[in-house]
Amino acid sequence: MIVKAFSSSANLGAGYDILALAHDAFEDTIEIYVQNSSELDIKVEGNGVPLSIEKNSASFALLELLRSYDIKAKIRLKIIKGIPAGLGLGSSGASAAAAVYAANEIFKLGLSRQELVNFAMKGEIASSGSPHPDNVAASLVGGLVSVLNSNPVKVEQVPLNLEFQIILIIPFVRIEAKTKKAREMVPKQIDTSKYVTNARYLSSLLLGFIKGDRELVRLGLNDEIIEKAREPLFPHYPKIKEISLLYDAIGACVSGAGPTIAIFVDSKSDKNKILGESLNVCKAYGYECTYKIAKVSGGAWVERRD
Ligand SMILES: Nc1ncnc2c1ncn2[C@@H]1O[C@H](COP(=O)(O)OP(=O)(O)O)[C@@H](O)[C@H]1O
Ligand SMILES: N[C@@H](CCOP(=O)(O)O)C(=O)O
Repeated sequence: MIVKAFSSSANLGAGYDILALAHDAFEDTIEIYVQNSSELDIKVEGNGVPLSIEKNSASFALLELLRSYDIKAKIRLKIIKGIPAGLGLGSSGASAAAAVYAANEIFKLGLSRQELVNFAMKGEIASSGSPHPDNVAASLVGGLVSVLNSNPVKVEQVPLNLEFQIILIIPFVRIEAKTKKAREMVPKQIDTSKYVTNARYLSSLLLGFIKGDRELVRLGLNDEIIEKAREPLFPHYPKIKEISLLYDAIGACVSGAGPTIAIFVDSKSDKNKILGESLNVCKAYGYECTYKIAKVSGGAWVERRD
């Protein structure tokens, strides 16, 4: 069986560990081959990803799912990475999402996409040390998702009534265990005033997407806590955000834990100026940088059943 899952941008300003948006910028492919066996045995194949079961987000999530159903089988898990890892594009999450989606189909477990999030998120322990559910939820469910509860995980899709594309500015800045490090930078305590400001941003962002109100999204795509704490990881962000707003983007935020920057644009935005000047910022920092212009995508899907 061949299953694919798209990349995602998590957090979206004040939605740390809550919001994530699936987009068609990149996709991972999982090929899974199963033989009968009295034992559970998983073999990981692939390039550019850990091949140890405990260190690969896809196999770690798959192991969790199969163990919880006491499934015994000999499994070959081939991961064909299309989503560059460590750049804030939900790469580890997409693999985990595709792997559990495939197992659900092959072993006819009958779990919903939302229920599969509980298992896929475990894969993020392998990649970042913590089971953050946002990226995997977007890659499984599709669209814009909000994580409403953590244990058990409850995920809902947010209705999107606003037309937009996402310009992803992708600096090839490789930081070992980037998301793990970024999560350690998150403050353990915050001022109530900052919490209230961020809650207002999140409220405005969600209302903007649901009502199709561009100005509410623009107001909401901000964050006073996480992005600020993590700024040393992406010094290029403030200038790119300034340029985006200058040329009438809807808004801009850090994609996940970065370094990728997600810029929301529509017909009112001067996309060429935004893209050109943002890439110049990357160059000024000495980064090799690429970009993608993406749109919102669906969740994981079966490419081939045999
Ligand atoms: N299947 C996988 N796909 C991508 N990265 C993986 C996978 N399994 C483990 N990893 C590890 O996870 C890290 C990338 O994940 P993360 O730091 O969360 O960044 P991102 O999700 O932005 O790609 C890398 O260190 C990579 O080796
Ligand atoms: N909520 C997480 C999201 C990490 O996204 P990634 O694409 O950078 O892995 C966090 O901010 O830690």
